[in-house]
Amino acid sequence: MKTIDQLNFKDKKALIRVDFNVPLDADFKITDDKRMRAALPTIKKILKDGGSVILMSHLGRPKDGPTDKYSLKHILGDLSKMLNLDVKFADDCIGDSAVNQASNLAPGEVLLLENLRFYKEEEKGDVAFAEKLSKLGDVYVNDAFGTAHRAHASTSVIAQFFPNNKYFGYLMAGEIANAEKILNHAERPFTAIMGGAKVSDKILLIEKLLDKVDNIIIGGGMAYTFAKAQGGEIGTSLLEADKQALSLELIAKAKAKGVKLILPVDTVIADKFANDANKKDVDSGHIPADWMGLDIGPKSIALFQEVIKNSKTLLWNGPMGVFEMESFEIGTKAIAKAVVVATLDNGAFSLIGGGDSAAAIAKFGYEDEVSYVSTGGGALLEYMEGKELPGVKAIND
Ligand SMILES: Nc1ncnc2c1ncn2[C@@H]1O[C@H](COP(=O)(O)OP(=O)(O)O)[C@@H](O)[C@H]1O
Ligand SMILES: O=C(OP(=O)(O)O)[C@H](O)COP(=O)(O)O
Repeated sequence: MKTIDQLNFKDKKALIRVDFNVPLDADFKITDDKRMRAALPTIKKILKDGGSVILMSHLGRPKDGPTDKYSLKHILGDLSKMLNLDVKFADDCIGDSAVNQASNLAPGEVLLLENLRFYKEEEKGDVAFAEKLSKLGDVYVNDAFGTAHRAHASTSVIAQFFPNNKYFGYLMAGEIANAEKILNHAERPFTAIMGGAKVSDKILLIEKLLDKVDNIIIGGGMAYTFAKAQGGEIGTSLLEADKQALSLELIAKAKAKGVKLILPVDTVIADKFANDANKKDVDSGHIPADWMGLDIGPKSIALFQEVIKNSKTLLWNGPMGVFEMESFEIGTKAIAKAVVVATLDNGAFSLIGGGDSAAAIAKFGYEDEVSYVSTGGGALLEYMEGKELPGVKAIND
């Protein structure tokens, strides 16, 4: 793998694609800076070598050109603090002023470019736009794992302008190594824990995992489609009616492959979608009309904990319930804790993937007690599904 370790960046200008697509609150304060922190080792190595750094990223999904709300200037202060230096800012990512600022950059200096998606050419993968970006640096580094599943100008098309000068940053290399470890070198028993809102987002991954895992635990909103398909009553819980047949197929496939597919046996129900709802525990498939399942119940927690405790490899993607509400975080928190215990006490390798699962782990303060928390949501899912990510391919080719 071509990583930045293979080059001394002295007097070089490194053009780094990072994923600084971080969540901001109404006052433009960053609510989770994990993706920024994760890119620091790459930036620091290049500066330490005596190089300079030009950072390019997108933020959000702006549709109408430059928009204050989506300006990367909002993260400049935090980035400067993290690097302990004054990061310069270019209010455009191409054009004369960006070119001048980049060419005047001295070794040890960092320049952050304005949001790439202020140009529609970025998402279109426009070659001329990619070429303009490429003029800003001598070496191209891709460290934007969270965006590696996009074939955009800055993530993949640009690489053709650096045929002999393109490298993976440390974050990319680490993400790929951990995903590979799970996919190809998993110690057994290997348990996947799947949750989140929709079956449809995870079908391909579940199918792929059936060839790899010993156990697959299914919780969260997607479990109700399975319960309904098996003839249960699910009230007003999340349902993907058109995925019921597929749920039964997945159950049958798991059985045929000798994989234990474990569904919740009980569920916490609520009379409305709110933290202050009335709630009670019922067995799966016995939800009264007008009630909805918002978390796994205590019997499911115990059942899942037992499987997790005995696992040597754990992949967790998707919360067990609506963990954003305190009343319905108990299942997700208990499963997170079980993953931590397996990691620390049983020496299991645990990888947490997906934006909401990572947010849940951070919310409970367990980030440093699992083996690896991926910065990728969609990118990790696609990697695990076996797809070649455009951002990875562009460097490997
Ligand atoms: N029983 C449920 N009913 C409604 N929403 C749920 C339920 N369980 C989990 N969710 C929601 O699913 C969302 C996360 O799903 P998803 O995006 O698939 O996860 P990830 O980002 O980790 O892949 C969370 O916002 C959570 O509140
Ligand atoms: O946040 C991201 O992906 P994610 O929501 O899958 O974690 C990436 O920055 C990619 O953003 P995009 O989904 O707007 O292309």
